[in-house]
Amino acid sequence: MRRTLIAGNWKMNGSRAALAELAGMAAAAAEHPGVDVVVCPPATLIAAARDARSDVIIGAQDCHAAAAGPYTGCLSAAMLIEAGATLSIVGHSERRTGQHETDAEVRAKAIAVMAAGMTAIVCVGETEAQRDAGDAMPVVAAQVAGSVPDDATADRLVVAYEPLWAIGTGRVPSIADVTEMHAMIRTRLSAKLGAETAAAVRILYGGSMNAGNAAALLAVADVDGGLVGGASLTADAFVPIIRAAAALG
Ligand SMILES: O=C[C@H](O)COP(=O)(O)O
Repeated sequence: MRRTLIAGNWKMNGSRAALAELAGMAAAAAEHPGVDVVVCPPATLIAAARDARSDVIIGAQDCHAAAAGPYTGCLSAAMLIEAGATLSIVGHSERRTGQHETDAEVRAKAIAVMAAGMTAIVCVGETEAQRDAGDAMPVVAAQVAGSVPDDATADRLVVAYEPLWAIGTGRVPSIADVTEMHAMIRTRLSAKLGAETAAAVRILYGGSMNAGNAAALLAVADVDGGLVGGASLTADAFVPIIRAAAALG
């Protein structure tokens, strides 16, 4: 019922030359039509990525909540759509931390993304200190409550659980912890959006997903895909994750 979604977030990496990697990713996407393959390059590459490949879904890494105005350096949903994006990540922990984005701001961004007709990937996740203190579940529950728009629909919303301590570190939570967290997120989505919508929303795992651990992570009941950073930069690293997702059906 929920199509698996494997999204690559290139973060502040990549160049026009890096777009050559899309060829291998697109071939894997074509080979495995049951998997939605997304690449979110830096905004400067969205249009070129769109022109290079029509078989990979191109997304943005952030979107401003306003339609236009005095927001130097920011991009609106309409601008991202014009460039070729059909979805946008919002509330990535690197923006929550680096740009001090709050749940309210993330929610406003998600609303703007959805209103423009794109899909929002809303990111949530706890710090290592919060997990060590036993607060991972309430922290993430509060982020879901505060960041997900109340009227989100399953075709416009994806949630990504990314424990901050797993991002770029090579560390991943235990399968039991991922299972517990994703189930909790779906329960919270059900309370907010209703059971039917919540059952259809895709919840991605992110944080050091790679060819070696993807199959185990993607096999978790409420893990509907991955948000992949470092391992999405090359086809050699990303394609095995797409294949692992496809193998799980
Ligand atoms: O957006 C992607 C996540 O932050 C995961 O990054 P990573 O796969 O490099 O740990």
